[in-house]
Amino acid sequence: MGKKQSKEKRKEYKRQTKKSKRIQKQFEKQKQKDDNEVKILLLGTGDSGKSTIVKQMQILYKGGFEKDEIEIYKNVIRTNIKSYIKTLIKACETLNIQIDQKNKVLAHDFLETVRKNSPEITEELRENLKTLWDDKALKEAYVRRDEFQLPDAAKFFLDQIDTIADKNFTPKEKDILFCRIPTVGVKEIHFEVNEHVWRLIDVGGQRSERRKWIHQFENVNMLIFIVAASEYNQILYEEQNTNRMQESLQVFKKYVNNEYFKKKDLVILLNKIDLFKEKIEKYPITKCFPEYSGKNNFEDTSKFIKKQYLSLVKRKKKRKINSHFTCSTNTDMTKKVIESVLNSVIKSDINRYFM
Ligand SMILES: Nc1nc2c(ncn2[C@@H]2O[C@H](COP(=O)(O)OP(=O)(O)OP(=O)(O)O)[C@@H](O)[C@H]2O)c(=O)[nH]1
Ligand SMILES: [Mg+2]
Repeated sequence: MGKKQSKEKRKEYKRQTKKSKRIQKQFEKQKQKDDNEVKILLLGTGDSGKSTIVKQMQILYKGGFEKDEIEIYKNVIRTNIKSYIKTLIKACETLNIQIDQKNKVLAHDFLETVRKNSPEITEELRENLKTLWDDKALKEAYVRRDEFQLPDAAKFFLDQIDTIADKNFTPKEKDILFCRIPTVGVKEIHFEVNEHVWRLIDVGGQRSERRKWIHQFENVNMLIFIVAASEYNQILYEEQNTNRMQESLQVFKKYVNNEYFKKKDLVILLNKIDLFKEKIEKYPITKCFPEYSGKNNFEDTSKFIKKQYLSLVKRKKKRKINSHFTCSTNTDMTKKVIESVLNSVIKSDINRYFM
């Protein structure tokens, strides 16, 4: 009886030892995984390009987009081109730009009858979209788009109405990069580069979304703040009296100096540099910075804008700050910038990030 009991005990002991070894192994595995994981938080006001960076990561490190995602983008693109034309017709009315006499009834009917949220494009609708986009008045309104709200990508899509209306239309990567779906809540992407798992957290940048940001502040290893450099002469979508870049500067000041990030490395991405270059010679930055007295060229204005952001960072000497000019719809350029950002994390003694 005694022998039997001690045999049972030994068996039980072995079982327990095996179990605890297994748990220990699992724990070590998890710890190793956590130690190799770097959390990067993307912040910036709405429309600055945060989700476009995440899409680029999906293209570069995750093999692109799934079928069902592509289907969603297809429907959004088809719905959007109709809303762009509606916005342009309404802008012609408010800016007092005369639509060609022969297209007036068509424009009026378009506003009245075309359904807002449907991706369907019939033959007739396709012809009407093309006729209206060809109208000089809508083109003139497009040139004056900084006076109302029209997404940056409108022309990119309106210039390919035939392709988009085709029943076999499948968006290409470039179409998906240009397709805007404002982020609601939080999106996260994990990818592996240089033996580390990177967790990139994307949040919604519009005012109503910003109160959700705080839930993402724990254990952030690096903060990337994105600015749409081209928005210096645009008004805020959420409030018609506020300049977009002034809003971005305020948000930047508030968050980069927040308790959670005050010692963290910071990367500033001055994005939409393609659009910035296009408009800088035509529209002075004094609209946003009345005190600016320098030349109206890319070199001087981009330097000035960068300085405005940097001047708002407190305890500059205690943290590493990098900035880059980017065009996040350009895959090659984004790859270079992101890899340089990731390398800088690794080089600057990875252990520091887990203290
Ligand atoms: N031309 C150009 N367009 C860009 C660039 N970066 C982003 N865009 C476009 O700008 C629009 C907004 O980009 P998003 O990435 O959705 O912006 P976001 O910061 O995620 O916006 P929220 O989710 O509202 O906070 C999309 O249509 C993009 O294609 C750029 O560098 N150049
Ligand atoms: Mg987004």
